[in-house]
Amino acid sequence: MSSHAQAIQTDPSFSAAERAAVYRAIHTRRDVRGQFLPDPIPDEVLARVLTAAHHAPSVGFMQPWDFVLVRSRTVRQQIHHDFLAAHAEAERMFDEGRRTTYRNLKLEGILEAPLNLCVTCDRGRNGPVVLGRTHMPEMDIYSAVCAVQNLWLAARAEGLGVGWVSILHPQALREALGIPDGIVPIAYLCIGYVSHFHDRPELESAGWLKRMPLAGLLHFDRWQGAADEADGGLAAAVAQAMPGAAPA
Ligand SMILES: Cc1cc2c(cc1C)N(C[C@H](O)[C@H](O)[C@H](O)COP(=O)(O)O)c1[nH]c(=O)[nH]c(=O)c1N2
Repeated sequence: MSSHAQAIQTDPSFSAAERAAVYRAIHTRRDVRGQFLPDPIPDEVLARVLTAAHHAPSVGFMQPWDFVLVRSRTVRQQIHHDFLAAHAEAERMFDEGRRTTYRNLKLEGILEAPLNLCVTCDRGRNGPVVLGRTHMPEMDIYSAVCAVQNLWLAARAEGLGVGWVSILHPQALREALGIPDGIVPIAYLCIGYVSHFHDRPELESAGWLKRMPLAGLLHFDRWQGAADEADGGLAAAVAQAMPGAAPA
């Protein structure tokens, strides 16, 4: 056996229950802002969720992320203060019709959640030339976002809510958390156990936007490409697919 021999997964399939669990995590994950409980997150649970994040795909296996765990109330108060400033600025960017709706949306749980977490991206990690990033330099950022998504789904499976707060000046975040140059804040997350998860995105319930029909977002071969008969079958299947329904 060469030193590069690959171990293999001998059973590539998931059982129906395993598939159902994966789809359930995906379809019941929510952005949580207002239902946090103060209960602390046990270290072993947090360790599992962070490990899930760390096992995300990354360009060239670059693993550009770091995780800043923010437990200090003083630091969270600073971030909350920064949020309020950005929130007030944001409000003025919407037209008058939406401004009141925007103002009344709950868009963060910085002080209520027992833990805040900043996922960052080290743009220089593993040297200046990274496999797969040679022509699309932003791929390191996208990799860090994959870590966020893994974390979000694992958290849901653990019964933990996660809320992403992006109404923040990156520089304010950088200063509040002492993030060095060359490291980019990607996601500021509020994490904790919750009283409940909403069924639907809160922005949908609030009438802000609706989930778009997936069938209308499919393109065949080219952007303007027309569906042929085989594609029509997929479009029909997609239109009928129920979120959360696991294949038998
Ligand atoms: C990159 C990014 C950034 C943000 C978000 C998400 C993502 C992906 N979302 C959450 C967003 O509103 C939410 O995901 C959608 O409304 C869909 O709802 P569910 O996540 O399915 O509950 C979000 N929510 C919020 O209340 N304040 C925020 O600042 C942000 N920022």
